[in-house]
Amino acid sequence: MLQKSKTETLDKVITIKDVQKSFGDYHVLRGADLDLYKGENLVVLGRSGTGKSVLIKIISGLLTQDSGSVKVLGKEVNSLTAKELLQIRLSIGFSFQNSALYDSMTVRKNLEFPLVRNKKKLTKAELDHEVESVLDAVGLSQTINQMPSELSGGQRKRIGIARTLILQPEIMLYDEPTAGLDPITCIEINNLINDVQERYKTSSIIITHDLTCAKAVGNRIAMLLDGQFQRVGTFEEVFETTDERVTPFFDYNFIQ
Ligand SMILES: Nc1ncnc2c1ncn2[C@@H]1O[C@H](COP(=O)(O)OP(=O)(O)OP(=O)(O)O)[C@@H](O)[C@H]1O
Repeated sequence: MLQKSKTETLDKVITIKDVQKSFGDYHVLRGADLDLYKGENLVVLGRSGTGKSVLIKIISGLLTQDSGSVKVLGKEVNSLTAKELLQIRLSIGFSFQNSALYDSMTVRKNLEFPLVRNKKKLTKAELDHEVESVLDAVGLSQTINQMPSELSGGQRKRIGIARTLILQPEIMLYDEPTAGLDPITCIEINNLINDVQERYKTSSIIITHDLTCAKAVGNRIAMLLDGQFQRVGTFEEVFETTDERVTPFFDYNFIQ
């Protein structure tokens, strides 16, 4: 696993500087600073409604910040043309809780779909190769001809991640990857997130409320408190505090 000290010499793939975002009188982001380094898994923690999804939407150009700078792969997101924005979005893989599979398609067809839509010139043999390779990466080669309804929740989650990975994104954004899964399946998903980092060399932001997941996958943890990333560091560094905005997360997850 990447050590924190090593990140300081790595390239930054996302740079967020002094970002402010309000909705009416509600100031969600109040000068948020955050870097995602090349190759790292960065876990973002924060209470419900603190602005984690808003931040992801700003990174992907779905929302615009009121002030501050957001650079993805060296480019200022809010000054991109529509075509450039599309290009950047193709470099980002979104693994969202609600990114459901198409129920009427087999696993193979579900995985072919983004390829056919985005890389139109692939031959049948190339398509087969890409699908088989990504299924192997998520450990579900045997499900290729199954329908989503025949898969377990954990398997569906893995196929959803495979469908994102098939476009070989440089950056992965995981939104609550273990939500609603049993503890053993959670461990499998955590292992998969680490395997993806290793095999695809992705740089990832993982939003989660699950501290076991955060500890298992995060090279660094960033906690959003009152609109800013006030605690950033290794898991131990972030939770070595008596700050009452932070300790309940730990106490709840690890039942001291
Ligand atoms: N388009 C919008 N218009 C108005 N308010 C919004 C909009 N998008 C988000 N908000 C508000 O911004 C705040 C932050 O929302 P956000 O969805 O980012 O929270 P979150 O940290 O992702 O929460 P959760 O952990 O529950 O997913 C909320 O109070 C939400 O109501």
